[in-house]
Amino acid sequence: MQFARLNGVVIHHQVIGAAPEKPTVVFANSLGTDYRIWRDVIVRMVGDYSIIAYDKRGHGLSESGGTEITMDDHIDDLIALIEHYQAKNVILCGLSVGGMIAQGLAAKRPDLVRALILCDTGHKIGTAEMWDARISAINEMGIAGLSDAILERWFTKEYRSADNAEFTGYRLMLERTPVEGYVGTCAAIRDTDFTDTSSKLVMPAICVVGTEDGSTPPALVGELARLIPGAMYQEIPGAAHLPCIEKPIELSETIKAFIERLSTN
Ligand SMILES: O=C(O)CC1=CCC(=O)O1
Repeated sequence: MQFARLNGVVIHHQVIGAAPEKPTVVFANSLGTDYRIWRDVIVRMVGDYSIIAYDKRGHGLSESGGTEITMDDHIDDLIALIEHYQAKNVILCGLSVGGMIAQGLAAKRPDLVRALILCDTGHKIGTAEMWDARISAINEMGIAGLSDAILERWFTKEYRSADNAEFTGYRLMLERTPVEGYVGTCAAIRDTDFTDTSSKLVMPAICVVGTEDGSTPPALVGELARLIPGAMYQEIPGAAHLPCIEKPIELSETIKAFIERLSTN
C-alpha cells in the first residue's frame, strides 16, 4: 500500500513502474468505488506501461478532508499525485466522475497530459435535482439504502446474480464508501459542467461506454465524444457502467490499441 499527503489529505495509491521509455497511464475511479476496480485491466498492462492508480479523496483508504468536496479538490489531488511522481505526458484513464476529473485536469494542466481515455462519463452527469435527491436519501438511509438501485445501473442483469461472489464484493465496496466522501463527491458532480472546457481540449481522446450503462448511457458518452475535438468513440457490448469489471479484456485491448495509435501518429 502506498500513501502520500497531498493538499493536506492522505491519498492511497499504487504505482507499478516500467522501463522509463514506457508511457504512464493514470487511472481514476468512479463514485462509490476505489482503485481496485481497475485490477483486471491493470494486470493486462503491467510491464508495457507505468501505472498509477489511486483512491480519490473520500473513497477507499484516502482521507476525505472534511465534508465539502469540490471537483477542483479532486482535480488538484490528481495533479499533486502526478507531480509527486514527476510523471510526464500521462495518459489519463478515468471512469465516470474519474472521467470528469480527467477532463478537468486536462483543461487546467494540458502540459501534464498526453491523451485521455474517458470511460462511461460525461461533460455533465445528471441534474442538480437528481444529485440533491441522492444526497438527501444517503444522508437519511446510508448508502446501503440505495445500493440495489445503484448496482442495477452499474452491472448487467447477468452479472447481478446472487451466486456471483464478485457482485457481492462490489456491493460491499460501494456500501463501505465513507458517507462524507460519497455525498461530497455527489455535490462535486452536481456542481460541474465541462461543456465549455471539454469542447476546447486539444489532445487525443477516446470515449468508451458499456452498451448497457444505466448511469452514463451511450447517448451521453456519444455526446461527449462529439464535443471533444477529434475524439474517438467506442462501445463495449455486454457491459454496463463498469466495463473494467465486466469486460476487462475488451477494455484493456481498447486502451492498448488507442495508446499504440498515439505512438504511430
Ligand atoms: O452511481 C452512479 O449512479 C454512477 C455514477 C455517477 C457518477 C459516478 O462516478 O458514478
